[in-house]
Amino acid sequence: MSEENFPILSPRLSNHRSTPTLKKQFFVADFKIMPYTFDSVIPRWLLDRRDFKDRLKQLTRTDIANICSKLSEERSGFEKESVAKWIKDCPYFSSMSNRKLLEISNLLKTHCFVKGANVIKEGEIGDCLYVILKGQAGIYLGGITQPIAIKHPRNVVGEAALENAVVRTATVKAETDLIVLALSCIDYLQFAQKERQREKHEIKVFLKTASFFKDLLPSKLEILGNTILVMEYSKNQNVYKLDESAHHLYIIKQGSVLLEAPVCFDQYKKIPSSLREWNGSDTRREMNQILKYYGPAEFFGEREMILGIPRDTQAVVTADRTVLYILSKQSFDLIFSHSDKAKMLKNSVCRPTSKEMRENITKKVEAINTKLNSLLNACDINVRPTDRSSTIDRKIIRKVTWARSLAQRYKDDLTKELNTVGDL
Ligand SMILES: Nc1ncnc2c1ncn2[C@@H]1O[C@@H]2COP(=O)(O)O[C@H]2[C@H]1O
Repeated sequence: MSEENFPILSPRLSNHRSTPTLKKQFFVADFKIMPYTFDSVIPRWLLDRRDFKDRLKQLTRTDIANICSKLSEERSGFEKESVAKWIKDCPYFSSMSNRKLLEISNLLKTHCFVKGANVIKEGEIGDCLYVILKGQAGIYLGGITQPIAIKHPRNVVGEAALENAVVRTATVKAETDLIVLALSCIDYLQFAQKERQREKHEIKVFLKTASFFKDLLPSKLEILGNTILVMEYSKNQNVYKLDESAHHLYIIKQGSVLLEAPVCFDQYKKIPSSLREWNGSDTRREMNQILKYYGPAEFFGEREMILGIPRDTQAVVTADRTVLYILSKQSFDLIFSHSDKAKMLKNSVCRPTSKEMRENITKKVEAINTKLNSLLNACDINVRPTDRSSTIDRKIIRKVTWARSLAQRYKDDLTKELNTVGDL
C-alpha cells in the first residue's frame, strides 16, 4: 500500500493542529466508509519525511492488530475499511472485490505467537487460516529441522487444509514473535471459498500462458490449480539455497528471480618476503556465476527435483514484491509423466560444469588483468629525470602525479569489475 493510500488511523494524527476540519471528518468517517487518504489532510512535505513515513507505517500496522482484537461490532466503519485496504495488498486476497474484502476483514481476529511457538501442526485438522501481519513464520515438513520456506508479512499460512479439505500439510512455527490475523474455517467457507475458487480459475488461465503448462490436459491443470500455493517475496530474499532438498517447482506470477551457481577456484597469491624473495600461497575463492534471469510466466527449480538431488544452484529474488506460485513435489509427480519430466530436463537451463564455469571466470579475470596492466604501462608512472644531479623537473612531477591518479582511478574501476566478475 502506498503512503498516499494509507487510511487515517492514528488518533494522535487526528489532533493535527493545522487541519481544523479533521475532527469532523473523523466523526463522519465513523458512520460512513469514506475514502480519506493521508495526503488529503497531511502536508506533502511531512509525508515525504522518512522518519514520519516510518512512524506512520508502524502506527498503521499496530493499529490493524488493535482493530482486529476488537469484536467486529465494536469496529467503526473506518477501521473496517483500514483492515480491508491492508488485506487487499496480500497476494492471497488481492483479486477479491472491495465488498468481499470488507466482509472478510470484519471477521479477522488478531492472534499473537511468541518466537518458537507452533502456529500449525502437520497432520492436524485445519480450523483457520492466518495472514501474517508482523514477524516471520517458518514452514517445516515431516520432522525436517530446516524450514522449507520462510513467510513474511502479507503472506497467508494454513490455507491449504481449508481449500482442499485435507489435514495440515506442514508445521508452521513462529521464527520471530509473530502477529497474525486469523480467519476461521467456518468464515472461510461462508465468505471466501467462492472467491478463492474464482481466483483458482484465474490461476489456471495464467498457467496456460506459461510454457510447458499450456498443453496440459484439463484434468491435470485442475490438480495444478488446486494444489498450487501462492507466496510473496521481497528483493534479495532466497527462494532456495545451495544444498537444500528440492521440494518444489516455482512459477513466477510477478517480479523476477535469478538463478546462480557458486564456483570455487584457487588463487595463487604472491607476497614479497624480502628484497628478492616472494612467498606464495593458495587461497580458495568463491564466486557466483549467474545462470539465468526469470520473469513472469517462467518456471524454475524443476531440475534438481526431477534428478532427485539437493539444490546445486540458488534462486534469489531480484524485484520487490515478487509473487511465486509454488508446486510441491507430490503434486508435480502426480501431474507430470516420465516423458514430460525428460522433456522438461532437456529444456531446463543448462548448468555448466564447475570446470567450465571456472575456466569462464578465469578467462574474464585474465582479460581484466591484461587491461589493467596495459593501462598502468601506458601511464608510464615510473618516469624519472635522467640526470641524477639535476633537480626534478616540475613538469615531470606533474606528469607523474597525473599519471598516478589516472592509474588509480582505472585500477579502482577495474578492481570493482574484478570483484563482480562472477556476475558477468
Ligand atoms: N511448500 C510450501 N511452501 C510454502 N508454504 C507451505 C508449503 N507447504 C505448506 N505450506 C503452508 O503451510 C501450511 C500448513 O497448513 P496448511 O496445510 O493448512 O497450509 C499450509 C501452507 O499455508
